[in-house]
Amino acid sequence: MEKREVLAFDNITFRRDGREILRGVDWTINEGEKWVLLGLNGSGKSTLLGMVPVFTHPTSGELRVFKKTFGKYPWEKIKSKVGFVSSTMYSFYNTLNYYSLEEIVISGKYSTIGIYQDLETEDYIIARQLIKDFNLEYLKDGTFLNQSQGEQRRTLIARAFMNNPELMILDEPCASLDLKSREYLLKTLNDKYEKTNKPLVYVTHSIEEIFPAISHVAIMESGKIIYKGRKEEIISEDILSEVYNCKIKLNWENNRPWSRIIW
Ligand SMILES: Nc1ncnc2c1ncn2[C@@H]1O[C@H](COP(=O)(O)OP(=O)(O)OP(=O)(O)O)[C@@H](O)[C@H]1O
Repeated sequence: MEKREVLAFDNITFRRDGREILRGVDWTINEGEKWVLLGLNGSGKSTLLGMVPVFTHPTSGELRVFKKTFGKYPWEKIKSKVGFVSSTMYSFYNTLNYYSLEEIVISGKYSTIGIYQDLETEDYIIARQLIKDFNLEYLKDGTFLNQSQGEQRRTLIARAFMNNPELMILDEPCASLDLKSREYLLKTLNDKYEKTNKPLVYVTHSIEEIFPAISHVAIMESGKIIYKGRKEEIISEDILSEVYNCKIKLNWENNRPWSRIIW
């Protein structure tokens, strides 16, 4: 049976100030696939994924989401079906400062902030469940401004799930999370993605964040995807040692890889 395409980058390039930041990216994500995107600092991961919510436009190539081509379809309709959390959204996050946890999570229903018409009892039930799922209940009386960076990150991820998006993109969700919060978030995401056919794109620098429900891995280097495929094929000592240009040892435990550098 042919898989349904959800997100496709076809020969995408991005040039800025005379520099080629993306150099012909080809990558397709199908229904049911949960991808991790790895890559060195500055390889172009955030630039590439930021094209989905239109933080940047491709210089050339074709971007398709739900089989609709960017530039040939009203993109607001697409954006409302995509959950996106990235630290590149600082200016938006500042607008949340004086809202409560529940207000922020529930605002994810319309991907807006400060609009609360058309909310139903069911919405509050969903928001409260997400607050529970992401272990945020202890923050219910405070505002976003008073949350730590890691707590803000988890609040935004809970918000992104509020409208049950068809595609979720999480750009370094575990950045600034302590060890226990990281493991809790990974477990929550694993529980969610083990049970759904909805696709995920998860950007990280840490091999051990490749939780069991992740099915595929792509690796970016200098503006290109240099490896992509099922995680068991891509997460190998040979490939990682080549990409990071050092000797890497891997250990798989309960379908999760752990890595260390051999000096
Ligand atoms: N709008 C822009 N103008 C100029 N340069 C840019 C712009 N956006 C990104 N870059 C440059 O493009 C390159 C890729 O950046 P990007 O943030 O996409 O990398 P990344 O793989 O997400 O990195 P990291 O792992 O550090 O988050 C970097 O060298 C960055 O400085």
